[in-house]
Amino acid sequence: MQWHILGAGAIGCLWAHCLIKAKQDVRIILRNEVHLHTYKATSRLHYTDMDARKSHSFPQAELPSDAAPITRLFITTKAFSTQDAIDSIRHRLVDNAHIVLLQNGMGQHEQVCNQLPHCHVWGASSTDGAYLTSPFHVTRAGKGETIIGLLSRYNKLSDFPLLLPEKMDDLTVHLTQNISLYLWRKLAINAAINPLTALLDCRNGALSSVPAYRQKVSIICKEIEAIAESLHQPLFEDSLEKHVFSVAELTANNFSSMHQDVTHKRKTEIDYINGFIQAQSALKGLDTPFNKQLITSIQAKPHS
Ligand SMILES: NC(=O)C1=CN([C@@H]2O[C@H](COP(=O)(O)OP(=O)(O)OC[C@H]3O[C@@H](n4cnc5c(N)ncnc54)[C@H](OP(=O)(O)O)[C@@H]3O)[C@@H](O)[C@H]2O)C=CC1
Ligand SMILES: CC(C)(CO)C(=O)C(=O)O
Repeated sequence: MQWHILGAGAIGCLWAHCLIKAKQDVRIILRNEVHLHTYKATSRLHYTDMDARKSHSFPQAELPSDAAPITRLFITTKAFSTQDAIDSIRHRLVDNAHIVLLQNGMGQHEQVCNQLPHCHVWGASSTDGAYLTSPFHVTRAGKGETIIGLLSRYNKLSDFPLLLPEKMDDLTVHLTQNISLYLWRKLAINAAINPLTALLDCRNGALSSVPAYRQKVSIICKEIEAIAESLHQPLFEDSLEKHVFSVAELTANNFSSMHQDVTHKRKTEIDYINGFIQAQSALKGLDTPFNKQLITSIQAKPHS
């Protein structure tokens, strides 16, 4: 089976490597000639697993402007790059192409479904952890799972199988009929942990261990729960706050992705995390002042 991967960062390289190890034909689509030239110096991905074992794989690399058709595509850019990424390869998508959005945040999914009604658009939510040490050198930081489900409104999961390999070393993947639930759960947890850790300049664990930070978690969780309820969107059977504290404790030593983005003066995914929640609350006429304050404070951070 042939797979294209657009967004050769940490998650894109992780998936490219694991798909190749599962004997799939993988092509990474690189932004421009400069990136292609860098890749072609060795034409290999370097992977370091959780036990510091190193291995390589050799996906082919392409430019967005190439002509070869795309039938199965993973988008692994940050959420805010989705539109540009799709625009760059739109001409190559065949009818009934499968597109998997493997990203945090929400808002981009609906955009892509609306723009590409002739494709099957899938959402994916992952608790894996990976980072790049340099271009095309990916290190595994945490082993979680990835849940994938069809988003395109008019199709049924069974009618259009994605045909992922049954077994992929190092990746745990499940299909679901209700991907919205998992996307919302991840969104809600990220909306609490990410901006708070970035603004308080702390590791995830401090949100649970410092009483003053716990209070802030409670406030944002209550706002998110109110919005989810107004949308009839289930979250967890028990409170969101309990799950946020649990993730904060399980990842206590991590700096969240937004903390890292702010520290390195990179653009954050705030518009697709808390920004998505704010847009939903505006639609429902709800007031979410703390969420708004978090957005404004993160947006005020300098970035390139
Ligand atoms: N890393 C992790 O552990 C996890 C990440 N996620 C989510 O997965 C998504 C990807 O994250 P991550 O891999 O860390 O992000 P990265 O920033 O490492 O990777 C994104 C990649 O996409 C590339 N890119 C962006 N726009 C284009 C374009 N138009 N054409 C070609 N390439 C493009 C970027 O290139 P360039 O550098 O040139 O901009 C970069 O290499 C995010 O939504 C993140 O929140 C979810 C769970 C865990
Ligand atoms: C779950 C959490 C908060 C782990 O750090 C994360 O997904 C992130 O940092 O983006």
